[in-house]
Amino acid sequence: MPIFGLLAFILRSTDYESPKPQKRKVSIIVRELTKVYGQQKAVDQISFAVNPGEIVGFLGPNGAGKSTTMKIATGYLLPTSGTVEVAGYDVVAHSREVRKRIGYLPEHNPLYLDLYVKEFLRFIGGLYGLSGQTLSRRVDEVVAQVGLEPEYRKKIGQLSKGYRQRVGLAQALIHDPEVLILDEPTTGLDPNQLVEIRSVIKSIGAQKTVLFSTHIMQEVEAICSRAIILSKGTVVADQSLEDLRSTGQPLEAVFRSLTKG
Ligand SMILES: Nc1ncnc2c1ncn2[C@@H]1O[C@H](COP(=O)(O)OP(=O)(O)OP(=O)(O)O)[C@@H](O)[C@H]1O
Repeated sequence: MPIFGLLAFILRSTDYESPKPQKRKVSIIVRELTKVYGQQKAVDQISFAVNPGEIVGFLGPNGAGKSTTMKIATGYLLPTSGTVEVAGYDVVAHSREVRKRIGYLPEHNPLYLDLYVKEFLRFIGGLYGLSGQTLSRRVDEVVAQVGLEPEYRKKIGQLSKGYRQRVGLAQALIHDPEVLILDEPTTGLDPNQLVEIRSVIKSIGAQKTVLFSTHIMQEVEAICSRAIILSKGTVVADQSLEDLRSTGQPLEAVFRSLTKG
């Protein structure tokens, strides 16, 4: 997703009707969601829910429909049919309310490489309506939260991949959303960065609901309470890690048997 896609996600402000006050709610509810691109059905009638405080791993082979689902859940793409609610608000009808409550790290983590880290975070915070001392405080808080202190004086283009991912996480957190959607946040990281980013995600998950996609099974075992596995646009498993482990098979074997063919 290019940077303007991320900016469009933040700026999109269509609310088709006045949102009603919501009761305490499930963080994400996907109901019979379908997305068709031309002739291609990328997501086929999927349903699942994520509860407050869960860290859920979203798994599936390449092309299974993970990114498409995440883009719809963040309001970046429209569904062909079905609905998604985030924090009690429909993502199409009440996108402004959803945008306040959701943080999104897209798959290719679009960033302005010429901006300094804090400059970029101030810019993104400004798009969310933060200003003055609140903005400065939030920038300092997210820089600390994702472990960016050693590198925050650099331009983003000068950062390693792992630190760029931290900037991506920081921009997703800047407005203190209750739900985070992270699309392959650890892809391409070296083993040390990988462990560090995982621990950042785990600590974020202590306060927020997190849905994140990955191809790394150890990652799911290390940080998730539950896994949802997609294959060819459908949900083939939605189980707690405890239940998946109780099969007695390694998670990789379970994944292969559910998604092959
Ligand atoms: N903009 C698009 N136009 C046409 N087809 C698309 C588009 N985006 C995705 N697709 C197709 O939809 C299907 C699901 O893609 P998606 O990116 O959601 O899968 P994914 O599970 O995230 O895959 P990966 O693990 O490789 O990132 C794929 O067959 C893909 O080629």
